[in-house]
Amino acid sequence: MNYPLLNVPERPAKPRQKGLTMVMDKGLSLRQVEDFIDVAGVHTDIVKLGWATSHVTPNLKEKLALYKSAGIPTYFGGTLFEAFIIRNQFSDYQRVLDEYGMEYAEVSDGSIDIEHDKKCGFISELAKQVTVISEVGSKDAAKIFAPYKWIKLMQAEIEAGAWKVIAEAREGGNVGIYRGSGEVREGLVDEILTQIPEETIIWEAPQKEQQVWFIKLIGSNVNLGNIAPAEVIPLETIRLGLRGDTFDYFLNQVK
Ligand SMILES: C=C(OP(=O)(O)O)C(=O)O
Ligand SMILES: O=S([O-])[O-]
Repeated sequence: MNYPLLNVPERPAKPRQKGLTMVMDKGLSLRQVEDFIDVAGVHTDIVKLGWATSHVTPNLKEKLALYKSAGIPTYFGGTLFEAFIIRNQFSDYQRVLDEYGMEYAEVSDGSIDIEHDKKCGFISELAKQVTVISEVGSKDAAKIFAPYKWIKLMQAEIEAGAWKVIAEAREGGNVGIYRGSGEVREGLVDEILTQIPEETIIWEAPQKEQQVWFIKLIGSNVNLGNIAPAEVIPLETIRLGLRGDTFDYFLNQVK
């Protein structure tokens, strides 16, 4: 922090288990990655190369090396995993992870149907190789499931070896835990939180109102994902109660 300011919520030092900011890189150039690291690296815990963008991104190894040298872990979007699975290429996917020196991988079923036991099998298998982040929720807005089902799926995936589970929202923040309008399915989130430890979940929250909602519900150190690179610094100020959206909320807490 650049100057002393009293009563600012505490943020744990990186690497941390709570208060994670997961950023979505959907095609930054090497130079943009360098600039991003300069300005936002200190506030970024992990970077996802969105969906299967890593398949068509030039200079992929150099890009991964830039993040690595800044101490920021990376992983490929779950859609890439699904693209390999639907083609029966799971072992090819494992080789790709090795070849690119990946330390994390996402297992999701947002675009395809995978029997849940099978999905959990992929999680356990990959957990022998990398740290697994699993994702619950469909990218199809018509596929809505009840809170008890979200809880059951999340519990099974954590048991299978997932380090964190992501609650799906896409880049737009308009499916999964949100309604089409982007409004949070509040009852769903409340119910999930009665059963799943909050630090185990990464909530995809690409829109500012969604970030604010989760920070007010859970606190500064909620795990948030699908944050756009240019929104990392603004998000950090919202976490700290230093933007209008959470200013009063934190004043009330420190009184
Ligand atoms: C974020 C997306 O996908 P993934 O989770 O695979 O990166 C998306 O399709 O908007
Ligand atoms: O579960 S809710 O509030 O849509």
